[in-house]
Amino acid sequence: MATTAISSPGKVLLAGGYLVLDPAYSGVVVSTSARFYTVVQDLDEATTVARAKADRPIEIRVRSPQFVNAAYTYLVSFDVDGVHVEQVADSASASFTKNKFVHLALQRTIALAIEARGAGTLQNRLGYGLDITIVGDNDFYSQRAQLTSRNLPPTLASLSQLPPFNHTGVRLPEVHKTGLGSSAALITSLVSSLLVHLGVVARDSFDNDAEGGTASASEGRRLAHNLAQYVHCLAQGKVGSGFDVSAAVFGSQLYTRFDPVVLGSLMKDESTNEALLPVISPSNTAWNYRVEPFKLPPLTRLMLADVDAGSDTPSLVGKVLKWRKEAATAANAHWDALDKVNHALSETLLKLSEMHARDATAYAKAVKYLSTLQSVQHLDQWLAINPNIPPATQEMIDIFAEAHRLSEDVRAKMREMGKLSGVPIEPPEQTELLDACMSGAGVIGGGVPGAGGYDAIWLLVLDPTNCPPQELPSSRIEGVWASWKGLDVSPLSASESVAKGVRLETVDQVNGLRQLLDAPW
Ligand SMILES: Nc1ncnc2c1ncn2[C@@H]1O[C@H](COP(=O)(O)OP(=O)(O)OP(=O)(O)O)[C@@H](O)[C@H]1O
Ligand SMILES: C[C@@](O)(CCOP(=O)(O)O)CC(=O)O
Repeated sequence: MATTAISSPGKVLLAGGYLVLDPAYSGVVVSTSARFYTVVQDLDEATTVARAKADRPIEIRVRSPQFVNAAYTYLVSFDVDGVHVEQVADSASASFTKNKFVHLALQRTIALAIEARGAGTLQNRLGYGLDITIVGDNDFYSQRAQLTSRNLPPTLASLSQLPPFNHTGVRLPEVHKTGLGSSAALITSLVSSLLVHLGVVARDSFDNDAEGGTASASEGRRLAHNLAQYVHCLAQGKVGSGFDVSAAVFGSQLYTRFDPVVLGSLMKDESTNEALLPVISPSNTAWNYRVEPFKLPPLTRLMLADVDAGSDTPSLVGKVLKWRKEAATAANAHWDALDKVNHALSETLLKLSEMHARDATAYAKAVKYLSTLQSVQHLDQWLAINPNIPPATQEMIDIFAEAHRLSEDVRAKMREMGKLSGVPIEPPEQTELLDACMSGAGVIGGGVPGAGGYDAIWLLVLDPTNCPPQELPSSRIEGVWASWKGLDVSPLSASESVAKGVRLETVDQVNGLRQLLDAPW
């Protein structure tokens, strides 16, 4: 009974919101330690024998055990037109709920697998069916209600007390998402696990960590990317920038979008019979997205908080793009200026990693020193030459100061864009919160991720070694969030993903996963 478990990370767009929709610009994307997991299992022998005896069709059962009423059953049939994946009522209930994302992922991946391996081989591989379990780390869904019901304050310590893959207590459409890109991570893990399980890509396709961007990525990883982008676009009914799927596949990166033309013919009709492989194949040069390596510097920690006010991202995007069209000259000048700062920020952060590689001791000293400054708000304090600081450490302090300045410049330009377009990209309530976080020791940068609004904030804080926990900059930030009155701020436990992008998992090494798999359907 073969099992395939695959995970893929969520995302945070630190810089490049809106701009990344245009291939002339790029986005700085960090993938998160919060991941989606898909486990595909062959049926056990007893079920296979029973289904064979009853001459049952191929049946794929999918469940999302964190939700009420989230089990879906599909029948798979083959004819001259290709493959049909049709949802049927679950045996336990007369009715069924639909999940377009899951349905299209199954349908399109099996269709592509037939093209790659032939209908006969695939039919054999599917046998009488598959069982699929999908779960997302707690950070993808707001845990406020769970914490309240346990009488726990919204802190990182409280979050660590919740069971892994905690039941949300609601149906999928009612869940409060946190903006980490649940649908992109879900589609990527589901599509990738099926590609591996059905033998379309090798199990070791996701071994190399794709740190060098697309150039060093395996063909299997690139195929999974193209297919996940296609399915995600189809399910969302539009071709977005795709940075979320790209982060789920390749990990943290500087992302430049692909031309939507590549998906043109396939986007017209959800149940198209058109051959997928010629379009989806990594050898199709129309896939012109660019993934350049990016990672956060050592001894820093990404902190994320969900802000319970919420914004309607599509309407923010609509208004900003309308402004860009109407005030093209001013808007384009603003986008160029913002893009320059976004690039400078990512380069400066990468330079810190280089500095660490060159001299880890001096780097650690710089981090320690900066963490002890009472306030890093004033650049002069960051830059003040202290005769006791060796020049190598001072040089690194200067680069941290530059990252701080650039991050503040990104914020200023995002606020300006908001003002010009009449959109609350960094609304005053968020400015107040971010300023309070930035004004204390050890914060390199911060802002509103992605499209901005009232949804969330990110901060990059120093994380020195050998420091008492209560003196860590992250502890101070937690204090600011816990006592904040203007907005309801709830921390997420995710930081940057150590592994790059989509990866193969061993079920027993993922805390809490075995228990969910062993639970009855
Ligand atoms: N655990 C899950 N199991 C099955 N499907 C899921 C799961 N989580 C999310 N989905 C699918 O993803 C859809 C949500 O996609 P949508 O594009 O609205 O969110 P999103 O933009 O990715 O949200 P966010 O970035 O806040 O996580 C759901 O309607 C559902 O079809
Ligand atoms: C505004 C936009 O550039 C970013 C939206 O990001 P987020 O979902 O708010 O993280 C849209 C997109 O890139 O799809």
